[in-house]
Amino acid sequence: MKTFNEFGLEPKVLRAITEMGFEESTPIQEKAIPLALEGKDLIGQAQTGTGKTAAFGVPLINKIQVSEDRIVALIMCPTRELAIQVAEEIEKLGRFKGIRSLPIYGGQDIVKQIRALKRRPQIIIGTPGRLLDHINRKTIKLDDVQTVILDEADEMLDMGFMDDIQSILKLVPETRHTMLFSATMPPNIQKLAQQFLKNPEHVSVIPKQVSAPLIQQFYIELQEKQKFEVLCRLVDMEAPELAIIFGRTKRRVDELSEALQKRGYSAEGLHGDLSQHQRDAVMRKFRDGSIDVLVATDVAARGLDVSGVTHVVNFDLPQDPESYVHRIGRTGRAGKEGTAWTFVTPREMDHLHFIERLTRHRIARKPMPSTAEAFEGKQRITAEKILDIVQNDEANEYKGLSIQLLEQYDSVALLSAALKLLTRESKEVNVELTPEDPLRVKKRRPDIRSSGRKPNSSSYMSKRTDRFGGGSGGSRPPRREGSRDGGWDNRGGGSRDRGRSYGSSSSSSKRSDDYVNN
Ligand SMILES: Nc1ncnc2c1ncn2[C@@H]1O[C@H](COP(=O)(O)OP(=O)(O)OP(=O)(O)O)[C@@H](O)[C@H]1O
Ligand SMILES: [Mg+2]
Repeated sequence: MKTFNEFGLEPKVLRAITEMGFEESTPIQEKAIPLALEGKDLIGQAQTGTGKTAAFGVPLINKIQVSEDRIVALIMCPTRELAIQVAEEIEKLGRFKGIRSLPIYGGQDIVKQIRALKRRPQIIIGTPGRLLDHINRKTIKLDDVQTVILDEADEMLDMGFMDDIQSILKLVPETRHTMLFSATMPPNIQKLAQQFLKNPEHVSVIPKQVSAPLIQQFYIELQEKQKFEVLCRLVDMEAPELAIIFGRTKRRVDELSEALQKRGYSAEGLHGDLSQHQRDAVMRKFRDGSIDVLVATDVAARGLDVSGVTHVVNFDLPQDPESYVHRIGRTGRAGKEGTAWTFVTPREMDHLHFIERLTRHRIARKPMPSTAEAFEGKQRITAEKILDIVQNDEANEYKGLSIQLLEQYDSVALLSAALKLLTRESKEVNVELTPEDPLRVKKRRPDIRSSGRKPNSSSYMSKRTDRFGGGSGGSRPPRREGSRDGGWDNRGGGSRDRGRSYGSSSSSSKRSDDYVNN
């Protein structure tokens, strides 16, 4: 891998990169940075957690003149949390150069944002809804924008932001430099690319498997009503440093986070119905480790980078393979390992196999953890904590009493009592969650784009004309209109698909759930 010195960057930008602790560039950075520095339009695809933010951030910061007092660059992101995070990384990269950037997203006081805009930021990082709001109020002008970046472009399309993005881009001069980035690139992205990019270069570093390689992937087959108990055992057994648990709906997330709290876990929920203040507070607590478990809807599936996330659990199966790839990609980032567990009810097994085929990765089956394994896991944590104290010699003031006790009692009995006291006892609180309908593959057609595709297209994660839906009734999850066309690839097994069709049709877009007031 190249070091950052080899890109011909300004010293102040290099210094920022060094301060951030980056030594070598990642594969996507190595490919994308030189092209972006030349001003080429790009479609950049690389696995989750491999540094796509800096792949566009570094050339952007390098290019902008500090003397500039207009908005010259615009980065669009699908969620508020991601806009905040990307803004932080851009801020770090531009620190020594003195570049001014500003996140603009829904839920934050608009008057405050208007005040911040008066400080003349050169880069705006925003979610489409709030950006349009500012554009309409004339508090943001895009006439001087030279660079546009769409992070998680495919998700923004999926959420129904196409019109908003179109309206925004119409206001940006045509001579602009445009780049799209995501770990997944379904075929409908091509339409967006054709419309908004000029002879884009496809920069893809996706090897055979789309999901990040450092993530161990498992699934557990269970009944819906067993999920919560199995989750508690799993968390006890695995003892994650930090974990993200994905639920299908907002109600699910609320119930699950409450249930975990009742059982004594330090968990909180994140979804689009919380106030921005609450969302910020939850993310802050998760990032600083004051809670260990974040329970979330897909609002946390894309782009979020929290170091220390060792585990992802799909408490409910995700709607589609892209969502699976992004959810599990919250762990196994920046060269670290991670583990992803997916709960699957028997009726959802087809859906799981579908995800396996499209991500070209076999997810290993695991039995449900036993109570004994859960108990062992909890003891192990206690023992590790004790050994840490021993190794760091941090318990000197307790030694006198220890010696006295050891003269009178058996050492094993004493240590066992100490372990018992320190081990988090499971609170036997009864917990009931509203069951979710199983997720089923609704309709499958043969792979209509399995032939005549460009040779490199196999590296793009894409879908057949599939619709995913749940059963009927109840409060159903938002659904994506499965009107994407195109295929996975010739080897993707499209023709082997069973042509069953299930369920009823529904076409509410994801936006109806988590992304209003974006
Ligand atoms: N060259 C590098 N060396 C070391 N760490 C890096 C490097 N580039 C980026 N990182 C770190 O890797 C982590 C993941 O980066 P980033 O969030 O940009 O990934 P991503 O590819 O955008 O993932 P996702 O698809 O989930 O959005 C971040 O913590 C980032 O600071
Ligand atoms: Mg990213």
